[in-house]
Amino acid sequence: MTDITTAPTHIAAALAALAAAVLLGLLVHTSVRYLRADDELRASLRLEWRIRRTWKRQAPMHGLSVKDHTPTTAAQLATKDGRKPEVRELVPKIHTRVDRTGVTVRMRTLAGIGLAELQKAAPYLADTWRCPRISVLPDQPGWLSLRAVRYDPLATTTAYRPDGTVPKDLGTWPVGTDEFATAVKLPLKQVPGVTVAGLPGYGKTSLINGLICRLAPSNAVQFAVADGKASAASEGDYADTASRLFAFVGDDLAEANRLFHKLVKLHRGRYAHIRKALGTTDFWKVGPTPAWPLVVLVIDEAHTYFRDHKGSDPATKKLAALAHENARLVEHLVKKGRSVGILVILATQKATGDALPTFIRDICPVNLSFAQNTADAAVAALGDDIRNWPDVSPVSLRDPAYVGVASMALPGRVGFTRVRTPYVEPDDAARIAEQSAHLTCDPATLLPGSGGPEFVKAA
Ligand SMILES: Nc1ncnc2c1ncn2[C@@H]1O[C@H](COP(=O)(O)OP(=O)(O)OP(=O)(O)O)[C@@H](O)[C@H]1O
Repeated sequence: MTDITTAPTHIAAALAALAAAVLLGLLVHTSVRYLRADDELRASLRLEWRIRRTWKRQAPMHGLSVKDHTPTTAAQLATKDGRKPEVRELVPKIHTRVDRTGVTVRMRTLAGIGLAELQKAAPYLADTWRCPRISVLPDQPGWLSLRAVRYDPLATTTAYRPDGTVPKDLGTWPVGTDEFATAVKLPLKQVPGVTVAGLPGYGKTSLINGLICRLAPSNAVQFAVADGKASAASEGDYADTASRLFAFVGDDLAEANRLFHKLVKLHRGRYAHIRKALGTTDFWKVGPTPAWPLVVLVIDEAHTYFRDHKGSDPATKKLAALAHENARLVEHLVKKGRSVGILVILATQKATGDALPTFIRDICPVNLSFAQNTADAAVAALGDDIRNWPDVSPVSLRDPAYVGVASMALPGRVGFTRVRTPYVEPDDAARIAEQSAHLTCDPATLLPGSGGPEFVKAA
């Protein structure tokens, strides 16, 4: 029979043994995890411990705590008569997850401690935790996500070596990887226009060449390029892919005008025939086909074609009239081209209204920007909301380490994401263009009644 006077001692001993067993289990689990990890993961695990160990102390120092003046019922009962219950200091709860690059911390929001407060504290937390970078993202309602990296994964160059296979999905663009090393895709399906902005030499053209290389092996895509930096297809950034372009114009405004007119005519022709040819008035319901390909018009150094020319001499007046008309024609293509399978990609250094007319820029739903010099240029490229996300602003990308990194808004994600785009070697671009040159076809020749090229007739 158990002696009831010794029972509490036994229970306490059993509880202590249980607690010791749990602690031992945790210790073994942690040690095994650490020992089995590689060097990178071990370093991240040490960072995770540092964060967890110091959070309660550090959070209030960084303004991430609130004082709760309302005593809990238990505090009221425990407080002796005549004394006031102590004011409680609440620190947000955190959960951590570790990977080889760093630690993701999910933080519970508290009254008065939300996104703005965490964004403000982020650089100081980065110093405390000895991380080169911390970025803050909204998570589920009531939670924020904080990414603390030991080194910035975006500062490492990546490469894309196109293998010439036909992409399975022509409606998305695998544009690169974010700082969680997650693949990022941009939509092309149902998209009328994409803008790519950024300081010279930060990767705009390489990104577009990468897209051409991905799509070129498909005979359901045709490309036209207007490059404001070159005078002929044999020179400039698109010389390597020239054989895969059904049209190319350089910096000549009149030539560009002819190309834009031709494409507006293509839009009208397609519009007149689409229902009969595709059985629908929405190209993307059927998707690109060799007989009705997606037409990608790239306008690089777009400001060349649209900027205002001031002067009263006849030559300047002519240029001004051409630039004005070019803007109207491209507006037509962006406004009306999507449903018949025309996509316009506009690249420019600064997406301000003088370089890219706002009536074109503001109807392009996909916008990305490499480095920018000023907050105003970042706003012109990505919209006003980028002011609320200073840690991912293109202004913070002004560093040679970030050549090839662009900020963009992604469907389904709040705020903006920095994405490392892979570099495409010009030789690889040339190889793909050469292999797929036989697929090049002027889409106007595919319209019903135009005669059509041999390969479509034979198909
Ligand atoms: N994704 C990338 N990763 C690493 N380096 C890159 C990347 N893209 C471009 N670069 C480097 O930057 C150089 C300039 O790239 P690119 O011509 O694409 O820039 P740009 O923004 O189009 O410049 P510009 O406005 O002068 O045409 C390339 O020659 C290459 O060395």
